[in-house]
Amino acid sequence: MSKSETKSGKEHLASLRDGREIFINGARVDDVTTHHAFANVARSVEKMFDFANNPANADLMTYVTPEGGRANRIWEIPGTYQDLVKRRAGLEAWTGLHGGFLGRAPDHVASCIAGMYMGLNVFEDYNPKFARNLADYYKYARDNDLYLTYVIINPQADRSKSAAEQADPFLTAGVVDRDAEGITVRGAKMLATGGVVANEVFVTCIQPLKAGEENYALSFAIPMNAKGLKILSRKSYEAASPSVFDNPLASRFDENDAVLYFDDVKVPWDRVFVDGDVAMCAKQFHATPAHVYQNYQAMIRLSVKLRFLVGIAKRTTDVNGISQFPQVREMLGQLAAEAGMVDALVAAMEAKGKQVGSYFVPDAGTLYSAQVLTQQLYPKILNTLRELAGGGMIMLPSSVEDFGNPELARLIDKTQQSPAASSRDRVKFYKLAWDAVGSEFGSRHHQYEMFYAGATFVTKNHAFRTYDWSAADGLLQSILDSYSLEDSLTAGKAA
Ligand SMILES: Cc1cc2nc3c(=O)[nH]c(=O)nc-3n(C[C@H](O)[C@H](O)[C@H](O)COP(=O)(O)OP(=O)(O)OC[C@H]3O[C@@H](n4cnc5c(N)ncnc54)[C@H](O)[C@@H]3O)c2cc1C
Repeated sequence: MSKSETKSGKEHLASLRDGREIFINGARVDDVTTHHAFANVARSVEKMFDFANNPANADLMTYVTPEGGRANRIWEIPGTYQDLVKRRAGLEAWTGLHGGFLGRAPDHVASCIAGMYMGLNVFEDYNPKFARNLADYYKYARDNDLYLTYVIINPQADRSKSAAEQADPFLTAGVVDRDAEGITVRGAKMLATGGVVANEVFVTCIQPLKAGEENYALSFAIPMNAKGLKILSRKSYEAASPSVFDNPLASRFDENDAVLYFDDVKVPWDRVFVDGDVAMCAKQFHATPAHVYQNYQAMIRLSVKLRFLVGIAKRTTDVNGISQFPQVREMLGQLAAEAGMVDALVAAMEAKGKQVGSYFVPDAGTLYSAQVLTQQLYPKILNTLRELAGGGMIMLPSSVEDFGNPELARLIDKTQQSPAASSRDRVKFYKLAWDAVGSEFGSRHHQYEMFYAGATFVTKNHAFRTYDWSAADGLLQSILDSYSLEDSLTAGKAA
C-alpha cells in the first residue's frame, strides 16, 4: 500500500490470513476470514475499511498527514477544536456502519496510540530510545492503516493480590528474559476484544503496579501472528447465529473477546515502549492525552449506539400501538433526554477541550463524568426497552425456517399483527430488538458497557481525580464568608 491511500477491505481480509494461532471449541482456526465463528465479523470490518477507502468519502474519512500522505482519520492528531470536530464526524459515520456494536473497532486503539504520540515528550523524558520506538510505531501503524486491539488488564485470578503475589508468577504476562534482540514475554492478559480480526496488539498494564512488580511493567506492540501468541476465543455468538434474519447483530457484529497467552513471545527492542518502569506504565495513559483520547472515541461510539437503541424504543411503541399513551411518551421523553445528554457530553468534551502544545485535546473531567454516568445509564436504557416491549421481543417465530413452511407462514401472518407494520416487518424488527437487548450477544454488550473502561470504582476515581474541587470549595467558602456568627448575634441583639 502506498502512503497516500488507506487500506481496502479486501486488503484487510488478506492481512488476516497470516497464520495467527486462534483456538475455539478445542481446535485451531485455519483461516479467520472463512471460519463460521468469525467470517461475518471479518466481513463487517472489511466494509468499514471499504467505506474509508471509498473516494466519495475521502474528505470525511481521511486527512493529509504532516508527511504529505493520506491516512484514515482514526490516526489524526487534531491541532484545533475544528480539527477535533471534523475527525469526530468521520468516526461517527464509521460507527454508524455497526451501530456502535463494535466496541473495539479500529478507531479505539488508534486513538490511544495517537494520544500517546501527542504526549511523546513524556516518553522522551523517560527514555529517548523508547520514545523513538513509539513515534516510529505510530507512523508505521498509521501509514499501513493497521487495525490494533489492546490488552491492558491482567487476568482476574485473585483480585485481592497483586500480579506478583498470585500463586503462579507467570499467570500475568511478564518478562522472562532480555537479550540483545529484545524481551521474552510469558503469561496471560485478560482479554483482547476484536483481536481475532485485528492486525496487531498493544500490550501493557493500566492497572496500578507496585514497586517490585517491574516484570509486569511493560508496553509493546506485536502482530497477532507473533510466534508463541495464543488467542483463546470465548464462545462465538456468530457461530450460534446462522441466520442474519434471526440474529442480525450477533451474526454480523460479534467482535469476539479472547484471552491472550504469551508462550515465550519474543518482542524486538524496536517494538518496546516501556520496560520495567512501574510509574511509566501509568504515565503513558495519564500523563499523555492517551486515556482521554481513546475514551473520547468510546463516547462518540456510545452516542451512536444510544441513538440506535432509542430508535428501537420509538419503533417498539409504534409497532405495539402504545405511542399515544402519556406514560409511554414520558418514557420516550426520558430516553430522548438520556441519549441527548450523551451527545451533549461529547460536544462538551470538545468545547471544553484545551490546547496541549500543538494538539487540541478533549476535556478530561467531562469525559470521566460521561464514563461514570453512562456505565449506570446503559443497563437502565436496556431495562426501559424491555419494559416498553413486553413479550413482543420473545413471542416470535422460532427461526427464519418457519417462513419457508406455507402453513406456518400463514399463521405467522395471522398472529404477528401490528398497527404499524406487516407481520414480516414486525418479526424482523423484534428479532433485531431482542438481539440488541436480550440475546447472549445483547447481554455481552450490557457487560461491555459496564466494564470496558474499568469497574465503576475505577471510573469514579478518575472523576474524583479530575473534578475542579477547588472551584467547588472556593464557591462554598465565599458563601460561608458572606456571614458570621458574630454578625448574626449582633443583628439579633439589634432586633
Ligand atoms: C466485554 C468486555 C470486553 C473487554 N475488552 C477489553 C479489551 O479489549 N482489552 C482489555 O484490556 N480489557 C478489556 N476488557 C476488560 C475490562 O477492562 C475489565 O473488565 C475492567 O477493567 C474490569 O476489570 P475486571 O473485569 O477484572 O473486574 P474486577 O477488577 O475483578 O472487578 C469486578 C468487581 O470486583 C470488585 N472489585 C475488584 N477490585 C476491587 C477493588 N480494588 N476495590 C473495590 N472493589 C473491587 C468491584 O465490585 C468490581 O466491579 C473487557 C471487558 C469486558 C467485560
